[in-house]
Amino acid sequence: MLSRTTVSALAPELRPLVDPAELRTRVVHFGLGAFHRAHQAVYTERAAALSGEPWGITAVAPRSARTARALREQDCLYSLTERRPDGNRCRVVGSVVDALAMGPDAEKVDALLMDPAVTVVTLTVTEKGYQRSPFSPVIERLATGLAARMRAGAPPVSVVSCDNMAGNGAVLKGVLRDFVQDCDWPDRSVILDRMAEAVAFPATVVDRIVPATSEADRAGALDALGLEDALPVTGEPYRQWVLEDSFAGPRPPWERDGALLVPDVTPYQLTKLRLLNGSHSALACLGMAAGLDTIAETMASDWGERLVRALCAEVSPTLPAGGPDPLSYADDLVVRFRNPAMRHLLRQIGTDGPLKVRERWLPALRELRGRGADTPVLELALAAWALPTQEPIPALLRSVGAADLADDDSLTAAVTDRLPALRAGRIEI
Ligand SMILES: NC(=O)c1ccc[n+]([C@@H]2O[C@H](COP(=O)([O-])OP(=O)(O)OC[C@H]3O[C@@H](n4cnc5c(N)ncnc54)[C@H](O)[C@@H]3O)[C@@H](O)[C@H]2O)c1
Ligand SMILES: O=P(O)(O)OC[C@@H](O)[C@@H](O)[C@H](O)[C@H](O)CO
Repeated sequence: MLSRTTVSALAPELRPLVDPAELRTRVVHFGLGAFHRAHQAVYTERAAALSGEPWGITAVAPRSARTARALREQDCLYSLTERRPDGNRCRVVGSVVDALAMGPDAEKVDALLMDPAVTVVTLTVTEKGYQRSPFSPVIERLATGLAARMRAGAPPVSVVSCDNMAGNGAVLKGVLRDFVQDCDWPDRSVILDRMAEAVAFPATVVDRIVPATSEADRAGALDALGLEDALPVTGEPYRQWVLEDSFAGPRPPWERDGALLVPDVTPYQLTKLRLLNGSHSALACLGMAAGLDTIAETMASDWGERLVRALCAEVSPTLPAGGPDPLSYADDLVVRFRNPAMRHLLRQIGTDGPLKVRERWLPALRELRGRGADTPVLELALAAWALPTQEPIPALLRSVGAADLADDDSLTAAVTDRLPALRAGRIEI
């Protein structure tokens, strides 16, 4: 089994870039999913290796004590396999130094959130992790820990949402403040004032396609390492991290590993959400309607690439200036989505449809309709999303909080008109 002892016998190219024994917990991460392990943990590892600063991560599993235990059993080491069209590259990542289960280990989590050495908290808890009614347990734990930190007068901290949402920093700040406002702590207004001064919520754009780990991935890791790894991750070679340069205190020098620190992430955020995630969700809905399984398979159909390019062209006029060039972005997407080494399941991307559609399609659709522009590709995507629900389009749009679009008769008629062809398995772009 993978461990600090067994890893030292691996070939040098398979070993971590850092010795975890030399790291300290300076980052607390909520959400011990695949994405964190293939993205922020990788940037943090390289930042520590290149700077010599001991930036280690304690990862907190919000729901699964089993995941935290499994990671601890292998000394928090795990492998990352880059799936390249020309072959796989596997190596062990060493930046996670401890793993906790949020419920059972709540005291330890709170102690870390108060620790002056911890100056960064990151999150990958899906859109659901930010919900208000009721408040998600992650929000409760984080607010409680931050309040204790404020009471203790510990140094400022930056809390960084790494989930796919527009304005993710502001969303997180808003929900945490609402939680504090709603609770019965007698000192809640003092806490809110201190948080306003001592807690920063930089917005971020995170990008790397990381499919859920499969049994085949576990077997692949065993093959590459000669050691069992219960928690391997796989991902595409591409990765990007754009962060708002508004941290409240020390942070890992992620820019040493290529992260961009910018005054405003909005153009990058909207480009990514509307072009990449928007196309991803459209490919997922239409691909499933056509009986396909993966993104690469859907891209190999005679309409996959056309769908991506047409959606990007339709939505690009809504993007603010200052972000990536939409045409080259679409070219890159086609290459990334076509990667035959990746097995990204359409049904994984299709989960939590209502939450994703709200972020990925509706803001652009609203903006385009407001300008009187045609929106045939978004209409087709909406029809494919609606197909399995069998709900009338206006009702479906209302259920995702888009009453304005539900009242747009020409839109709902256009979407409804697309349904018969889809039912017959025809994708007409
Ligand atoms: N996988 C990717 O390609 C990718 C790329 C960019 C961004 N992201 C972001 O990262 C998030 C996590 O993706 P992943 O691939 O790690 O998924 P995952 O399923 O491997 O992990 C999801 C994590 O979110 C937590 N979670 C789920 N529901 C929750 C809830 N209701 N409250 C609190 N925590 C909850 C889980 O406990 C787990 O730690 C995505 O939702 C997305 O916002 C993922
Ligand atoms: O991770 P989700 O479930 O929010 O969305 C599925 C994909 O669209 C997403 O994970 C992309 O792969 C990712 O955003 C690429 O950076």
